[in-house]
Amino acid sequence: MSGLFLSLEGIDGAGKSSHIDALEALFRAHGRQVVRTREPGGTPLAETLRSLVLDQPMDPLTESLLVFAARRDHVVQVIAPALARGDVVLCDRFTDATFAYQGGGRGFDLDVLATLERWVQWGAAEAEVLLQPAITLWFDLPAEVAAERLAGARVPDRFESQPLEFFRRVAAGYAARAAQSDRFARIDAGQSRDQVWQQVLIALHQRKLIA
Ligand SMILES: Nc1ncnc2c1ncn2[C@@H]1O[C@H](COP(=O)(O)OP(=O)(O)O)[C@@H](O)[C@H]1O
Ligand SMILES: Cc1cn([C@H]2C[C@H](O)[C@@H](COP(=O)(O)OP(=O)(O)O)O2)c(=O)[nH]c1=O
Repeated sequence: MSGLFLSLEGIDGAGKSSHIDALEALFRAHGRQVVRTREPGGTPLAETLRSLVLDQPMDPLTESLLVFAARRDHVVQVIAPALARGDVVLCDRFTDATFAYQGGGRGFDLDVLATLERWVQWGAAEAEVLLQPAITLWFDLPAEVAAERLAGARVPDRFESQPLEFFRRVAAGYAARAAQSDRFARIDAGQSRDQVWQQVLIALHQRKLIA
């Protein structure tokens, strides 16, 4: 069986994490091995880089280089081997988050990000192919609603403590990226948890990723 790379994306508080357990259970019920992981992170080195990115002040190029360095280690050590084994990789954020947060949120140069994306992902799992998720579940939610959901829910990190305007730009960054590729399945994350989950199931059925 061939591997399946699935990513979850959306602004902080959109509700991604609330559905990862159920997604893992769903694929396991279909007899698949599942590797559940996240970015930045997923390896010891990448988790160390994650804590720097989430805690230390730095300029947008440094931030972009660190998330792509973490991604390279993650892809080489975890994602590519899992896909080669035929596993399902459930990844909480991938490169679309860099385009949305560093590109949209920070206003960093999208051409530089696209160059780093090629360096890190080109040929990483399959020769002459840019490694990307087969499907990206994009939890789309207005920044105001996400902020209300997050208020008091957890201690904010360097991104979560950004003003609403930052998350409006991140949301616009996701929308722009999604407009460029049909691997995005837009999920209206403003609905109830049950309704959101139903949309996830429909997206997976439509793409024939589950029976
Ligand atoms: N559909 C929903 N309706 C209302 N609240 C939700 C919904 N989905 C998640 N939440 C709540 O919103 C907050 C953020 O959800 P979470 O899954 O942690 O988001 P993310 O992982 O995208 O940052 C949590 O407190 C969660 O319980
Ligand atoms: C993958 C990635 C994440 N981020 C940010 C988005 C999030 O605010 C933060 C961590 O993501 P996340 O794991 O969703 O945070 P949490 O565990 O608090 O739900 O890193 C970037 O800025 N660029 C990236 O490339």
